[in-house]
Amino acid sequence: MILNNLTREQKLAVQQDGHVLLSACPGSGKTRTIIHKLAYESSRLDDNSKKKVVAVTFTIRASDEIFNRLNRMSIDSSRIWSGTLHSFCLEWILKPYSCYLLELQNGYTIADEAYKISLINDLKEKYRVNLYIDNTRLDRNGSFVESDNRKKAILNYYHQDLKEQKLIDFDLLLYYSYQLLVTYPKIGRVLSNLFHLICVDEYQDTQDLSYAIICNIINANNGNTSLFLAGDIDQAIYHSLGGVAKNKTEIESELNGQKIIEMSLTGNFRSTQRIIDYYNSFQSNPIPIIAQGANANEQGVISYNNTVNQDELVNELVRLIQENINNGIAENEICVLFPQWWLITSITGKLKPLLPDVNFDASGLAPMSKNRDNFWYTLSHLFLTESSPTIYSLRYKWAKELIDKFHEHTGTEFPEPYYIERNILRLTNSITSDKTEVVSYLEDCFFQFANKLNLDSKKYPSLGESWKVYFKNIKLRLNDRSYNVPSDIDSFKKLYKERGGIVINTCMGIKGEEFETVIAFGLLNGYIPHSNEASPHHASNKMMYVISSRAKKNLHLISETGRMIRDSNGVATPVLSNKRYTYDK
Ligand SMILES: Nc1ncnc2c1ncn2[C@@H]1O[C@H](COP(=O)(O)OP(=O)(O)OP(=O)(O)O)[C@@H](O)[C@H]1O
Repeated sequence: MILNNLTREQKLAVQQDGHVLLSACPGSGKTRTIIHKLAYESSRLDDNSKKKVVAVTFTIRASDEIFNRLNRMSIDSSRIWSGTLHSFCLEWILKPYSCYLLELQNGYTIADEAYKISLINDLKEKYRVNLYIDNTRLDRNGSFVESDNRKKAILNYYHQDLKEQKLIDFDLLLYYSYQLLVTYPKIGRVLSNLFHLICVDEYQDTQDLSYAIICNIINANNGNTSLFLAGDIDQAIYHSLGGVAKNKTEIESELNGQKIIEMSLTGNFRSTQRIIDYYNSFQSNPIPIIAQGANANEQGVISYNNTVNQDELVNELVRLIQENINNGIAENEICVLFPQWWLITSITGKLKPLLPDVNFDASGLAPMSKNRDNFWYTLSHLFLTESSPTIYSLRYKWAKELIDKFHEHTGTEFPEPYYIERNILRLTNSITSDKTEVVSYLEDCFFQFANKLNLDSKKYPSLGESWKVYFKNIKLRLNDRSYNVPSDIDSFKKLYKERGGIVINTCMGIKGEEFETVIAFGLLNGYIPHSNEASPHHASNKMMYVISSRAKKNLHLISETGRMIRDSNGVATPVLSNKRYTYDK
């Protein structure tokens, strides 16, 4: 039953025992195979064991999507854990074992990306350093990967500041997790006994430390846990941010010589042949890909605009969106992409009044601290989304996370009857507030929730602390002009709405997803490739490959004029301006 609707190759990959390295082109069904593998392996778990299967995804959106798809397949997801590698490390390594590390023994809080950027900017200002610093990654020895000494000096101050405030960023989170695994091999053995299978989607963008962490667990019991890596080397767009697509030999070496079976999938079930032929030339080794989906022979539209001025860009986006909607494309099948995150919220803000009847989904950029560890952050999801059958699994998962977090924070359980997910959902669904601003709305809902459950901050001081951190972060972002987010609750809820509108995101943020229509702007040298890329030509090809291969039918590319990039007038991405293609008008 679970294997119905899979091709022969996909079935073989799902049923293959041992470690598997599944590489295949875009749209060939890698994610679909992973989802079926999770369902298949979890259905084979012994009812009496506590074993789980794990999916490590690149984005939180991708992990949520796995639950949505399992829900649609009516699969019991209670034995499936899915999340990013950072959430994996936090939940399974740091939380249970941080007391073993001197650096974390006195407690720690996670500093998210926004906090990291603001702290580094403050330090740059303080020490009068005008350099672009974003690489805070650490290697397996805990040294900065960054080689520029001037940048390293600022990074040292940055770490000092984090230490004084008992904060750790995402890179330290990975490093400390690895340290714990190496210093206390028992942790790896416990985890390996717990996890029957670890699947990693988009493995080509995994950083070295992540391979080290995952393989340490796999090696702990000599392959008791199976590893399933799925990805596509041509879609490796994280190189400048530390991603490495290791090959079979390198992975086997990480696995202490255990064998990994290479498998592949053929064909593309997503796009028209025309779209595939368009992006084929961006492959490192252009092998033909055959369209096998229902839309294989459709014409669709492939357009390229390199004349629109950035002052007119919003109007051009509105025109394209309207044209697609008029042609019958559903809102949630349209995606607007920009290579960098900073312009997205302001573009969304400008598009909304011009398209008042259209819904937007900018949930990937919601102005909340992406701190999944925070109890109130998880609770806010329940108050910012509406109960509906299509996201029941996801809301159930949040309710479960909430119950677990309460236990971690307080060492006790919620009072009866709220130790059951369903009752938490019933309670949160019944709580309403007439406040119109997001901060007061959430405060009101949280107070009602806390009253109902008798959550007294004197009794549970750590809940009080995380309340303060949560609201401090929201206020920080609401006041930050670069986010440009509305603070009224209706607009805010829209940001969190289940995928019900046009998706506006970055190229990284929608990895692995697909849309009938993709509209990508900002295709300019300096963004694609980014100015710090070591091999700009390859990096641009890969990014264009990823962007174009998200489209099922229509692809609108834009290199707007008049945008200043690092003090000079932006020009179109060379791999695009040099490409010979007869675009539609
Ligand atoms: N056997 C199949 N029958 C019908 N549709 C399929 C089949 N396999 C995959 N698809 C569909 O093709 C589309 C692409 O699949 P999926 O997202 O799993 O590909 P992918 O290889 O992960 O792509 P990417 O590398 O671009 O992320 C999805 O809509 C999926 O449901």
